[in-house]
Amino acid sequence: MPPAAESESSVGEGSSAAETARGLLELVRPGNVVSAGVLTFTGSFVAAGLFASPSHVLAAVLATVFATGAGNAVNDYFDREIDTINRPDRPIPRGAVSPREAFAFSVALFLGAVVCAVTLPVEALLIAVVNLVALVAYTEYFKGLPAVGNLVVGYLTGSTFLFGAAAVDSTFDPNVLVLFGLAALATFTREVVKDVEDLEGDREEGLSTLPIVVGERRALGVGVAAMVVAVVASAYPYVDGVFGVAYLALVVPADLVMLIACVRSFRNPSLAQRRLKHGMLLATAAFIAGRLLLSPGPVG
Ligand SMILES: CC(C)=CCC/C(C)=C/CC/C(C)=C/CC/C(C)=C/COC[C@H](O)COP(=O)(O)O
Ligand SMILES: CC(C)=CCC/C(C)=C/CC/C(C)=C/CC/C(C)=C/COP(=O)(O)OP(=O)(O)O
Ligand SMILES: [Mg+2]
Repeated sequence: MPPAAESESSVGEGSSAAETARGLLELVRPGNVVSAGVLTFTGSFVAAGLFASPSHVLAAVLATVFATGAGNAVNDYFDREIDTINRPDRPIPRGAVSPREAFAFSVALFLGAVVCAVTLPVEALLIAVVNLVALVAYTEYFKGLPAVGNLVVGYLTGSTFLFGAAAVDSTFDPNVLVLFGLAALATFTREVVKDVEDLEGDREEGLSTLPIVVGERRALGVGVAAMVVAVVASAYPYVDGVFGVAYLALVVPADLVMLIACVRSFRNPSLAQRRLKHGMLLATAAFIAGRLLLSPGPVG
């Protein structure tokens, strides 16, 4: 949906070039972009080791980087009204980037993702097509539905592992499927906590997010249940004899950080969702360490 009236879309165009550039960089959420690229690389690495199809791995990582940046930018474009309540400091509501600039930037990034994805094996291309459609549709069609938006973001985040594995023709590697599940469940939980954090703006906008429909405590209870499943499942790569003690040494603290954050989310969802992200990043390091220092036993 192209930008609306001239007056709205020109808001932010009075910013200096430096403010706009800083705003555009902030719009893509560079931390998420880098992390998502690392997840895709990790999927390739876990599935086929360090030197399998370098050009395909690079194209998959770049497609993920472009797609994640595009998804964040178009999300802020569609959320520009809600974010005047929930996130007034974000680039569009604070006027650093105009809605028109944000929309055009997201289109350019989506095109970059497509250019990279079309060079990949067909299964990876299929994942990219599904993800790009989901990213565009998320805010308009999924975000306002109870738990559906959270599941979509969980799938998208977990799918990076599948995407990386598909780039090296190993989409359904059992260990990659486990990482997909862990990332999807943990991200689902964090999205529920973020919905509790965003309750005021989401209610103003008439969204039916999970906490609005079932109440904050029940919604957080659903999030905790999903995280408990993920934490228990995170033992699988070690118990299965694929990842060694290096994995355990990092994933156990990561699990603890995330479980403690879940408990804290009932009192302080803002702090909890940030702590959940820290735990998830530590878990990503656990996956990489686990693959680097494989268990001396049989590789599953
Ligand atoms: C139990 C266990 C071991 C779980 C592991 C979970 C795991 C490795 C998750 C990966 C999380 C991660 C590093 C994601 C990359 C960044 C990304 C694309 C996140 C998607 O975030 C969407 C979110 O709504 C953006 O909000 P914000 O982070 O506040 O900007
Ligand atoms: C592998 C390929 C080709 C794509 C994957 C792309 C990835 C990793 C997507 C991860 C999830 C993501 C970046 C979603 C973008 C939309 C978004 C920011 C959802 C959450 O937005 P809101 O629910 O509005 O919450 P906030 O804006 O407050 O964060
Ligand atoms: Mg948003």
